[in-house]
Amino acid sequence: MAQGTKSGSVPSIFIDGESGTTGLQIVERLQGRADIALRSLPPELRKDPSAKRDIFAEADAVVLCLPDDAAKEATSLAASLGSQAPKLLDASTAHRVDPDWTYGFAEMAPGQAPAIAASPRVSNPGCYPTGGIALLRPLVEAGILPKDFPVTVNAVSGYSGGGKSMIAAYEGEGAPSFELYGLSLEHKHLPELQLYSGLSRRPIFVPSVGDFRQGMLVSVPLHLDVLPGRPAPADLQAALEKHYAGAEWVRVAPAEANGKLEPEALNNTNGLELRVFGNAKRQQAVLVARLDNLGKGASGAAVQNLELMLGIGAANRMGKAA
Ligand SMILES: NC(=O)C1=CN([C@@H]2O[C@H](COP(=O)(O)OP(=O)(O)OC[C@H]3O[C@@H](n4cnc5c(N)ncnc54)[C@H](OP(=O)(O)O)[C@@H]3O)[C@@H](O)[C@H]2O)C=CC1
Ligand SMILES: CC(=O)N[C@@H](CCC(=O)OP(=O)(O)O)C(=O)O
Repeated sequence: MAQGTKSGSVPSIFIDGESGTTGLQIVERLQGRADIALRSLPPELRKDPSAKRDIFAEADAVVLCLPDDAAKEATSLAASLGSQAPKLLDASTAHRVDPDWTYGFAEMAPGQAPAIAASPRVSNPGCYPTGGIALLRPLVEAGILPKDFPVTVNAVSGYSGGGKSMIAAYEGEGAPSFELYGLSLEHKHLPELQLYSGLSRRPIFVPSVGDFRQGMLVSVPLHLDVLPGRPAPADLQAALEKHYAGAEWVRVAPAEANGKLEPEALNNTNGLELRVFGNAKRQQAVLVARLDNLGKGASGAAVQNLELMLGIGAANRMGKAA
């Protein structure tokens, strides 16, 4: 049963930025559902403040799929509606470490799904932090990884991660087939990656983009012999398995025997797979997360959060298997 709606028997949702990469994917995932009413603005009015104000006032929830500045403006617009303000789910980077917002990673900690369900303002995690936090936080919480450990996170994304402009560049002429970036070590995902992983020392983050549309791998190399108690790869695997036991969309999988992993296997799903590739003899391990940057890294997580916020669909599962 849906929570109280402003009008109608099912909650209404408006996606601000519905024609962008993330917005379109959320529309696709929600279209045809009988337990929500999806609202839309005519294309010529999608940036019109007055039209937006009217549709915000009618909606039970608004998903912001906008650049950061536009997401902040939309948040002010919602706030100006007072008691008629819709619940907000922000897919941008604008509010992810803002204490007034709830971080929308339901499986991150036992209380997170209920916190999302109760919150009027939820920020959808970045695609890379989804993988990095999923790997690191359980190990920090288990005391395997000290908070101040010098962590490095490497990652590769499909080019849809850069939105409409990067898609146009990669599907046009002259784009590189692979590129490291973020080498100024100031990538916009670092604050949320550090905060929600529970690290006191800023990690080094080296993202890259390849000539494939969507899909992502996030990896963390670790020297096990300098960790307290010198854990074996199996200890890391056990800590991850314990944390995600029963989770519906997060799976701790066995490492591939051939020592290889490709990034596209979870495309168009809300799945997140975690693996520990280890060499006990060398006392080394590489943790790897695989996800769809547009799925669990964006639109899949957005739908999961909306269900929690509106009390619909799989909401009662609270991030765990039914
Ligand atoms: N792509 C990805 O993998 C992920 C993206 N995100 C985040 O989601 C947000 C959207 O990204 P993405 O979908 O990739 O970006 P896109 O560039 O593909 O889409 C952004 C959309 O927002 C529209 N827009 C811009 N300003 C306004 C406004 N004031 N009012 C209404 N619409 C507006 C744009 O229209 P126009 O082009 O006409 O300006 C465009 O359609 C960003 O904050 C991004 O960081 C989050 C997770 C993953
Ligand atoms: C390949 C690529 O350019 N990726 C984007 C991140 C995509 C994403 O998830 O960004 P937000 O969720 O924070 O908007 C980047 O590195 O800026």
